[in-house]
Amino acid sequence: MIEISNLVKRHGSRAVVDNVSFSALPGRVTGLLGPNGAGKSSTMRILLGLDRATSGSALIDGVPYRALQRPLWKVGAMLDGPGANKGRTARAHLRWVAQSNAIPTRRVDEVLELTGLRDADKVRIGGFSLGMGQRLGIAAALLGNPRVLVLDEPTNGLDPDGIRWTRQFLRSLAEEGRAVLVSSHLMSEMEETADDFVIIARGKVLASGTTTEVKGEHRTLEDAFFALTENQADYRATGTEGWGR
Ligand SMILES: Nc1ncnc2c1ncn2[C@@H]1O[C@H](COP(=O)(O)OP(=O)(O)OP(=O)(O)O)[C@@H](O)[C@H]1O
Repeated sequence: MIEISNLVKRHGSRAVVDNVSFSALPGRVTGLLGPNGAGKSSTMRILLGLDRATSGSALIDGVPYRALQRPLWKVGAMLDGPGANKGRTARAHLRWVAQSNAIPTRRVDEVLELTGLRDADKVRIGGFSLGMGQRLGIAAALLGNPRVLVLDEPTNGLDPDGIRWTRQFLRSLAEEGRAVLVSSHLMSEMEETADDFVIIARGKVLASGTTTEVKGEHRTLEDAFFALTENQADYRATGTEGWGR
C-alpha cells in the first residue's frame, strides 16, 4: 500500500505540495485528480524517490522508495510516458529493463502479452502510436510483477479505445490485489476507473474518499471538483487559510 503523510514540497517559499495525506490501498484504483500544476507529479516523484520532500513522508509498504531492496519488484511506475529509446523494439527495451533489474527475461513475453503488444514486439518504438507507447510504459512497470503501481496521466492524449483499454486494464490489475495509484486531470474519465479519489489543487487535498463521499450532493465528480475549487478561489480572495481539509 501507499501512505502519504503530511507531505510538503517547497520550491523557494512556494509550497507545491502542501501537507498532503492519503493512502492507496491494495485491490483498489486510487485516482489522484487535479488540474495542471496541482502537485500530482510532484507527489509521485517524491513517492518514487526522484525528488526529496521538504517534510512529511511517502511510503510504499511501510518504507520509503530509496530503502526498497529491489524497487521494481515492489513498485512499477510510469511517469512521462514509456521513457524508451525510439530506435529499440519493445522487446529489446523490456529485455534491457528486465536485465538491469535482475528480472527473468521470460517475464518480457508475459508483459507483452498482458498489454497486447505481442504483435508489435519487433516494431521500433519510434513507430509506435501514443497508445502503444503508453502500453509499453505499463508493460515495463509490470515487469517485476509489483503489488504497487504508480502511473502519471496514463491516458493523456489517448483516443477513446486507448482510454477504454487503460481503464479496463487498471481495473483488472486492482482486482488482482494490487494498489494502483493513477493521476489525471480528467475527472469524468477517472470516475469510471477509480474506486477512491484524492482531489488536489494548488498543492492541497480538497477532498478524498470513495466516489459517493467525494461527490457529496453533486451529480458528477467534475461538478464536485468545480464546487470545491470555487471555494478555493473564494478563500484566496479573502486570504483565509485552512480550508477544505
Ligand atoms: N523544480 C521545480 N521548481 C519550481 N517549481 C516547480 C518545480 N517542479 C514543479 N514545480 C511547480 O510545482 C507545481 C506543481 O507541479 P506538478 O508537475 O506537480 O503538477 P501536476 O499536478 O502534476 O500538473 P501537470 O499535470 O501539469 O504536470 C507547478 O506549479 C510547477 O510549476
